[in-house]
Amino acid sequence: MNSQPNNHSTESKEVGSSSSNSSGNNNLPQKKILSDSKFQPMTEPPGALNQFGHRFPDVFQQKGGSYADLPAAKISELMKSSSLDNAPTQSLLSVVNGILEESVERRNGEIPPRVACLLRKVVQEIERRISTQQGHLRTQNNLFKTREEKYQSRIRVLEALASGTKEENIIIKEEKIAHDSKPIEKIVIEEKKTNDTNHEEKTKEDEKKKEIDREVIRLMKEVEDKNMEKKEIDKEVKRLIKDMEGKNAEISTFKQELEAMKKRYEEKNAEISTFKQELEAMKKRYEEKCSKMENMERKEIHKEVEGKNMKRNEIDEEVMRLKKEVEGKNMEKKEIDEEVMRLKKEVEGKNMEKKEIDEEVMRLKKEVEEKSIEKKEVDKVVIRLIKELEEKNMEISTTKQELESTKNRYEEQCSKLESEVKDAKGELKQKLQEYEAKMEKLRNTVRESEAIMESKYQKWNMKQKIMQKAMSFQFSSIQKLNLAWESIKQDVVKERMIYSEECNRLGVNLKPLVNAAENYQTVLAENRKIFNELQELKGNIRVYCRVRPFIPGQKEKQSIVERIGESDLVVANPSKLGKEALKTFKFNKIFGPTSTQAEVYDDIQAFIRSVLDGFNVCIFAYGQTGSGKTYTMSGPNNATNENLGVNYRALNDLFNISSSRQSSIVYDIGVQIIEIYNEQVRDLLTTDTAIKKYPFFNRYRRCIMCINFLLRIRILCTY
Ligand SMILES: Nc1ncnc2c1ncn2[C@@H]1O[C@H](COP(=O)(O)OP(=O)(O)OP(=O)(O)O)[C@@H](O)[C@H]1O
Repeated sequence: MNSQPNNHSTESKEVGSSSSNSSGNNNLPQKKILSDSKFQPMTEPPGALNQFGHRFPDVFQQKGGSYADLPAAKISELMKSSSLDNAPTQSLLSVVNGILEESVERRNGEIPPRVACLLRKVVQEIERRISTQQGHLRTQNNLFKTREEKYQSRIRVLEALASGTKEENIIIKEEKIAHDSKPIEKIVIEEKKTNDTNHEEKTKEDEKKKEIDREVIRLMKEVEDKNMEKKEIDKEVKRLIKDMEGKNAEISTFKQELEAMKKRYEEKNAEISTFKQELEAMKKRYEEKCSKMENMERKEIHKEVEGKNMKRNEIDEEVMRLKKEVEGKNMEKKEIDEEVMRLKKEVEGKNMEKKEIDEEVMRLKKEVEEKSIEKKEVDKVVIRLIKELEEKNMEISTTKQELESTKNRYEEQCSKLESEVKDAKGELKQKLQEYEAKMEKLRNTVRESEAIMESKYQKWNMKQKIMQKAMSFQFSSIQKLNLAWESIKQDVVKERMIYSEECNRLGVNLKPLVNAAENYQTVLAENRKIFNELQELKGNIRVYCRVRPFIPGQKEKQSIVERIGESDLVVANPSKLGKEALKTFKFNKIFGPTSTQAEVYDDIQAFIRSVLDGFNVCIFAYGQTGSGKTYTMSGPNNATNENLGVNYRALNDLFNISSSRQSSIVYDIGVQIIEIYNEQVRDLLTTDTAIKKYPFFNRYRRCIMCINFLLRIRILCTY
């Protein structure tokens, strides 16, 4: 305690002497003074290191102790204001000392110009620092003087107070005599100083406390504002939830209406399907009756039935029309079903959106709750801080004597609290910003969802109107259909009555016909038998002669045929004369050059019918080359209906008769075509060349009558 004022007094003196002895005569006292000086840190640079990381004189010392040997660059670098500013005063003094010593000891008082410049600069820097130091000391002295005057005035007051008793005055005088005036001043200054510092510390603490209180009040206000905002947000969320519930209620009512409409529509569909089933059953019954009627092969019945068929066709057409209408209705129903499904999907999508919004609202609620929890925590922290502050205040009030230590701890705690408060403030600000951003986002989403819901609601209204229109149209069409169905039903009932009456009448009329039909087969068999007997009577083997006309382009148009009769032919032999030249040939029938293919076949046609009654028939043409065998049997190339040959006509007749008898007999018609040439049988239908030819006679020179290895092709028509 006592050493400090002594240092102050000596310091001012020594500094004064050092400035007067700036020529550098006494280095050691300067070092001591500067190192002990209280004001040294004010003038000394904070770094005390040059830009090379060394202390200022170390640069010189590393270079072998000669300033004259220093390079110009280094000296210019040292002379820079930054280097000089950064160099400690002690180093500068040592540099000055070193240069002067070097010049005196080594160079006989001579200083190189570069080093002289450096010396000048260093001395100027030292002078500058001393002058600033002097200024500081002057101000300090002034302060001390003012304080001394104050203390002296106080002392005078104290002396006046203390002058009550002589003894005390004597003691004071003695004490005054015993003690130097300076120690008294020192004590007074110390007391005043401690009082001043305590007062300053108190004011500082009060200010800090007030600041903390203000900060706490401000935080409390912010928290209250946040609570208000939170309440408003809660209200907004509740309002949105209510709106959503209202929308949901509307959607559910609309869905119920849709379900009811769908049910009504399904009921109508069920009615239509039952009607359809009844129609189908009636149609089946009608078709069964018709098929029964069709089975009767009587033309008269057919005629009568045709009328019925006409009516039936009309009914069928009506049924088809109704079916089409029903199909149309079904299509419309499907479309409506699809629309309903689509609407359902949309409702599901809306529900999903609603769920998402609900989830968002729940998430935001959770966030709000979290924020409130955080806020509570912050409140707790603030309360804790307030409590700590109060405790600290208590401690400050109780521990005034240990002010220094408490002050340090208090300052540390204050700084900690400040940092915590700052952090909390920053966090609060950040949270507030985040919260505001989220709120803004939520508001935007709510606005968007409201807009979407509004548009969807309008769309739903439009769709509802369309659906109502469609449903009303459907109802009207169903009513029309019902009316049509009723009228058709009445018509069908009437028709059924008429039909049953006619069926009864037909049954009465059919009885003799049924009896006749029962005898039909026996009559038919008898007829066949009589027909074939007639053919036999006509002759089983018949020989016809056909005289072909001259072929166009044939040169000599001379014929040996003298006369062509009904059944005899006179041929003239040109080698003989008179009656011997003429020779008469008899045939079953003779066809002249003008005879047609149809006339030739007319006589053969009866045999073809016998084939289908189970008789074997053989028709073959015989004659010399070019006599017209192929023409008669097959017809010319590219034959028309007029000049078709016997084979084609016979096959056509076979097909006609078989089709007319198909209800009772099914015929299988096939062809085999062979050529017999040079006692060789050739299959003209087969494409297999290996088995193309067969011998006509067996090894016993007997004709092979049954050629069962030939290829047989089943045919259904001739074209
Ligand atoms: N009734 C007819 N009317 C018109 N032309 C006929 C008649 N008969 C045959 N011809 C013609 O006479 C020619 C010879 O007839 P076709 O080929 O039928 O004789 P072919 O007896 O079958 O001869 P081949 O034994 O050589 O086969 C053919 O050009 C044919 O058109």
